[in-house]
Amino acid sequence: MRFTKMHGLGNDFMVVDAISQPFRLRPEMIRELADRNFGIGFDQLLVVEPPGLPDVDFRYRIFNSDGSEVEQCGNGARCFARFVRDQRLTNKRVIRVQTAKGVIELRVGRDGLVMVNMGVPELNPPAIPFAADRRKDVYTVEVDGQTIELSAVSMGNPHGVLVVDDVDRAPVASLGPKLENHPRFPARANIGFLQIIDRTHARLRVFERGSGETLACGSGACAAVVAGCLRGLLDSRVEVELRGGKLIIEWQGEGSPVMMEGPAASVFEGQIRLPGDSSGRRRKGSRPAKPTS
Ligand SMILES: N[C@@H](CCC[C@H](N)C(=O)O)C(=O)O
Repeated sequence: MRFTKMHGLGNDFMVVDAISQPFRLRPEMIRELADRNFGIGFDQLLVVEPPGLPDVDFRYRIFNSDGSEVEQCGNGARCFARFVRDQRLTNKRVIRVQTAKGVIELRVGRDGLVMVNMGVPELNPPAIPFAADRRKDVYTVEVDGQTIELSAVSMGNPHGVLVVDDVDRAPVASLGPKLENHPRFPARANIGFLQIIDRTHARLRVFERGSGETLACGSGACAAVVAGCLRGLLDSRVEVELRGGKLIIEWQGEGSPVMMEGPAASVFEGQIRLPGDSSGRRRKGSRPAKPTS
């Protein structure tokens, strides 16, 4: 199986063209491939498929490094756009792609930056999903006897956003997994720690559902700007600084889509032999899915 290793601000991906080659991976295989010591290593696997709807160019599927399939990935969307053009699967600059949550539109600029229309954020608790009796801009959640304030937003995928004084000192590693798996988020959630610098600048770290802390999370940056706007802390256009670099996020308010602009990079191309691959020379019982180039 041929693949491309890509990243969007250090949030890294294995990207597979499943249009010109067969693709079938079980969750345990994805976990092995995602392993940074024994596999290729990535935060998410992106699989490019033919579209299943009219007026759409492609379908793409997203899998976290724990093997779970998810609905949305902002950095992945930008890498997907670059991938389909680099692989000559399309020469369009405006690409419509179907994800597990709906259709999104991407625009590849001449400067190489990709602008993604990430859709209208969902704030209705059951649709996020988040357990609450009514919609609020800030909820309180109990964790180990501590009361945490957070906003809950779906960008197609669920996010909890906490406002902190300093992202460098935020309890991302300790609180992140507890909130990711909190019973109020029945489908788990990505947890963002947002520091407001001023009304147009913010810093963000995200503990991602199914992948742990990543260097950047595009949908997390969108959710954080939505949360910051709803709380009256941010303007409609914000530069969000993540550990891996910066994104520009724009949101004109309720009912409008969130626009995200940022880079996408290819790192290398490779090929792996999978178990059951007839060209494989793997010994029975040896570890599967090793890179061959
Ligand atoms: N890194 C992504 C988000 C990937 C999916 C996420 N971990 C989830 O489970 O929803 C991004 O850039 O948005």
